[in-house]
Amino acid sequence: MNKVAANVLVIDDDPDVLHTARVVLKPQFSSITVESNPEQINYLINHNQYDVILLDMNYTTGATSGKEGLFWLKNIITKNPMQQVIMMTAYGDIKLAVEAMKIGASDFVVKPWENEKLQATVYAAYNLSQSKKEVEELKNKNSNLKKLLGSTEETIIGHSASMKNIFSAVDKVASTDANVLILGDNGTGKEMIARSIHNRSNRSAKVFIKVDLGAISENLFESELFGHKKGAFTDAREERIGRFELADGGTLFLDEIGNLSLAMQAKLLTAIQHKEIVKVGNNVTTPVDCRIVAATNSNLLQMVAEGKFREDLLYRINTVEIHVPRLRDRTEDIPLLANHFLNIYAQKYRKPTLSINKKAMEYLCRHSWPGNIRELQHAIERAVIMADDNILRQENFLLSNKMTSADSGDSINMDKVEKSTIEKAIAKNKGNISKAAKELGLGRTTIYRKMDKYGIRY
Ligand SMILES: Nc1ncnc2c1ncn2[C@@H]1O[C@H](COP(=O)(O)OP(=O)(O)OP(=O)(O)O)[C@@H](O)[C@H]1O
Repeated sequence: MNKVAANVLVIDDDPDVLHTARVVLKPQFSSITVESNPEQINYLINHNQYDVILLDMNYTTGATSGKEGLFWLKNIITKNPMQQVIMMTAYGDIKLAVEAMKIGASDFVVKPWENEKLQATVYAAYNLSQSKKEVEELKNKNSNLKKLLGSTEETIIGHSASMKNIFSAVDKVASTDANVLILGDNGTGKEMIARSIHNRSNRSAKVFIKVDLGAISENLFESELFGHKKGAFTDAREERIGRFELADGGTLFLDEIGNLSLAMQAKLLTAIQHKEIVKVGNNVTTPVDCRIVAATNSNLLQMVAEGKFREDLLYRINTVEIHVPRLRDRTEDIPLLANHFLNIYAQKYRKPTLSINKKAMEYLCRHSWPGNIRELQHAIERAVIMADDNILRQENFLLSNKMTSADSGDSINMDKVEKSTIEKAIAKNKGNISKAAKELGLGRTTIYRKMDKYGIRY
């Protein structure tokens, strides 16, 4: 293994231990400092930065309680909570080691150690310190970017009564730490509302982390959400920090929560309930402080009745519920949204004088918008790109579903229309599902779920 540029500090009152540690670690790590007097710890950590500290448990002759080690550990962790400290314990002192891990030690080695084990433990702690540093840097970058971009936060457009209710709910709930469940069809703006709650909350300087639960496979779920230790399973070559830990201090947005299997729901519930996670391959719990905002297009109450969704999880996540209506149920917002997207894309594609004529606007208001606002956004973008002159007319909008809002009451009919719209889009795009999804304003997961629902095979 190549030598890594790491600063390691070893503290032990036994000169033999210090000598051996130096000899064992020197080939692998660029700088090894040894110290026999723990009273020097404060001076050393105030004047140097160590990637890993190896700390003995007892210093006074004859002492075996480990109290001194725990005292110095607390002292180090209080000054720098990110510091990686490995405790050196005598054989049989597992209880003490556990206590040390609770205080914040990253690992422990039993004395007398096996050389390879010592090298591997220091190396793992070094890797962890690097990834924690990266996460901190990313969080700082994110928060700086947010400050820079704060003024350009996407505006939620809408003046319908239902949107006004949503704005008022967002205002009331944002500053609390209550968990929020956002319900609505695909493309109605659930993620936008989740971001708005975060941006208006006391957590706004911290991160907003999104997890698309519909896209996570059963076997990667735990590692994705809670992280894993190096070597926890075959592909776990490095330690990984999960989304819960990444969102610490901020907001965790759990999208498509209705798509979780019962087994995954149980694991998620434990983490939300106890506000702590256990990494895969580890038995130590890590506290996490993140506000949960979840979203789904599924009817969770019905899923509870059918035994497909845990009732206790539903009550954990739905302290406050926000229902986002379909676009066809708030047609008065369509002209506002259409002009909003027209402004954005007219600027982007340098066609500033474009406008939508009256007939075309009426046509847009009659369309059933199965892909909701995302579909409208894409329809406007496409029309702007294809426009030949300054006016967007009805024929500029290639809407594959010609149903008017007057027909939209019948959900069986709606299903038929949706099925045929998806089939047509797939056929038009010669079986390319991604392109069909894009055209309809749907995500890939969503189109596959709908294909499954309507038995569309390609
Ligand atoms: N009220 C709104 N005003 C302006 N833009 C909106 C509004 N609602 C949604 N959008 C835009 O529509 C697109 C889809 O919104 P979003 O991703 O928030 O929907 P969603 O309900 O989370 O979708 P999905 O269920 O497919 O994940 C985004 O580009 C978003 O910016």
